[in-house]
Amino acid sequence: MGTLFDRLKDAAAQEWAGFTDHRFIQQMEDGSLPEEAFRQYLIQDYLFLIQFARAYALAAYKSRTMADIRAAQDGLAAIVAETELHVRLCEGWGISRQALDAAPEHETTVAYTRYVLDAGSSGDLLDLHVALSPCVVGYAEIGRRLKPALEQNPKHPYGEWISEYSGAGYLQTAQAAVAHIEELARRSFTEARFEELAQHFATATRLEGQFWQMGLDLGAAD
Ligand SMILES: Cc1ncc(CO)c(N)n1
Repeated sequence: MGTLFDRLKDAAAQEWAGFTDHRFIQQMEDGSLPEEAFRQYLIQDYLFLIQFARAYALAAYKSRTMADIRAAQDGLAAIVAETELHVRLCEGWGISRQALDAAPEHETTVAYTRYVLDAGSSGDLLDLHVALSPCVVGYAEIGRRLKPALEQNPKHPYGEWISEYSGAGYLQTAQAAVAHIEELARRSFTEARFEELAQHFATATRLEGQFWQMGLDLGAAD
């Protein structure tokens, strides 16, 4: 029997492909993604990260050991550091930090983030970290896929983004997230929990795909 994470990913294979091989990613890879789609995505992603930071804070609150608190702290720190990319790129377009904080959340952003927060509020740490995991693990996978495109073209239009998610630091955050899920599983996973955990994982993964689609749709509007 594989690790819990591998089982969850296998059970959501279709959703996983819809997320990591979305048209948004294909267009980012070949550089054909309209800049407006990327910009709209990035603004929503900043708002998304605010809510995901709250989710890692919830993980700290739900922890009973220092090791779990430290894992939550590391996740929270990684999210806060990630927003610097968003702030920097948006400043380049003349969008200030204040404007970012005041931007309205799209319903797709609301759906995904509040789903994860609710899975965590109503469940335990394993529920919460499983619902959080497609985010960090998926982006590390996407980063690895897009890395060659940046190596071939150092002036790639989405080079800074690719660099962030293909970097060693991000990969390490993703590996730590998987290792932490396995540790939580050793403590509290039972086979009776699998279906519910698989639901959380598949739903979060499907909402990741919808997040890319939101970027394409907003970038194509009027
Ligand atoms: C929607 C989304 N998923 C995952 C990540 C990775 O942290 C992100 N920044 N945004």
